[in-house]
Amino acid sequence: MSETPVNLDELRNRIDAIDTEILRLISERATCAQTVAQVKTAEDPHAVFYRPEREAQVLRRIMALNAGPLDSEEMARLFREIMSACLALEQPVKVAYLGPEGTFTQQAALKHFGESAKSLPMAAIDEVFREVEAGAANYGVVPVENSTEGVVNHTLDSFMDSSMKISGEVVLRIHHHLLVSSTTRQDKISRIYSHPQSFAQCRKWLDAHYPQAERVPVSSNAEAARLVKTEWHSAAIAGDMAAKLYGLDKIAEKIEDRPDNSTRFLIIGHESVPMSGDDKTSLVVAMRNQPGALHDLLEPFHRHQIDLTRLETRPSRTGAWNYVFFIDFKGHIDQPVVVAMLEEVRLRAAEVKVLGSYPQGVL
Ligand SMILES: O=C(O)C(=O)C[C@]1(C(=O)O)C=C[C@@H](O)C=C1
Repeated sequence: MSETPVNLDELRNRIDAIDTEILRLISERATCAQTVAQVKTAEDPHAVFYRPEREAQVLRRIMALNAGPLDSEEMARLFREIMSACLALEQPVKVAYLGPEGTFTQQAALKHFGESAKSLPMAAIDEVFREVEAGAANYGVVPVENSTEGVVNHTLDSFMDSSMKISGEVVLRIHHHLLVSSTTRQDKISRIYSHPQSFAQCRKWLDAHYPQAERVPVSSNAEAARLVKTEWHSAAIAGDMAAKLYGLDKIAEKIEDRPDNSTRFLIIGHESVPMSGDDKTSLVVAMRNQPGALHDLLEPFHRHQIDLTRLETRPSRTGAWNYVFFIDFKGHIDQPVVVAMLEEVRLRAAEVKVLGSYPQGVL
């Protein structure tokens, strides 16, 4: 082993040499990805370049191999960006998300696809679905549930009417901050803007610190941040992306009432995703209104020892059945045990729609 250099010049020379090597290796990797693209195109002229199951495997492997000193999530984030750049060389990916710019959904899109994907803000969840359905974007990102506030009904409803498949999930820790502009009189804050969900997630903190301020609900956190730019007596509750986008200062950080506050987002697209080795499946099941319907539906999951991770009920809008259940479980539809279980569920339900099998969120 070479001796550890001790002076700054020597250390910097060593870093330069390491960077040269990293540069060479990243370029070699990128060239390899270009060849992968040629192989995919030769096999199928309509080849799909983005492969979520492979990306999940690459990131999991890096996390398992990592021995520090950087922590595994940090290391995986670096590889996330390398893969994002490699994929952009194969085919630039367009991702529609629930906007405007600066929302947590944009942050989730970046976390999942990396900085090299082109992200397109949409004004509403059903617009994200439409954009992907029409082919104007390759993939979409929509919020589906928050650990404090529960399910995002618009997203579940959009799935009922859509042929879109779920190709991935991202879980984001949600940190809210109280933001002001450089002209805000901090001792005179009389109005606070935010999205209703964010108000709900910071309720106790607001009651304790700003009981008198008017709480004004707006369509997104980013919109709240935009409004504050021009009002000297107002503040906004929003996240880091919105703060950065509008150049606001954080006067209180991480003001969410629950420290584990997180939101789960789904990635939607046209393709089915092969097994990654650690997958989840989402279903919509319509049941007839009869006693014991829910028990009948869940019994095959229990018998086949399939791990349910979420069960949501939504009122049916067709009138044909009374219950519609959204079910997430661990496993992939290509696994024999899942095939067997689903066959039984189909016999008991009025309708079963598989929304997709996809890798469990890695980062
Ligand atoms: O393995 C592939 O199919 C690739 O295209 C390579 C690669 C990568 O950079 O590792 C790039 C994009 C895909 O989404 C998955 C992986």
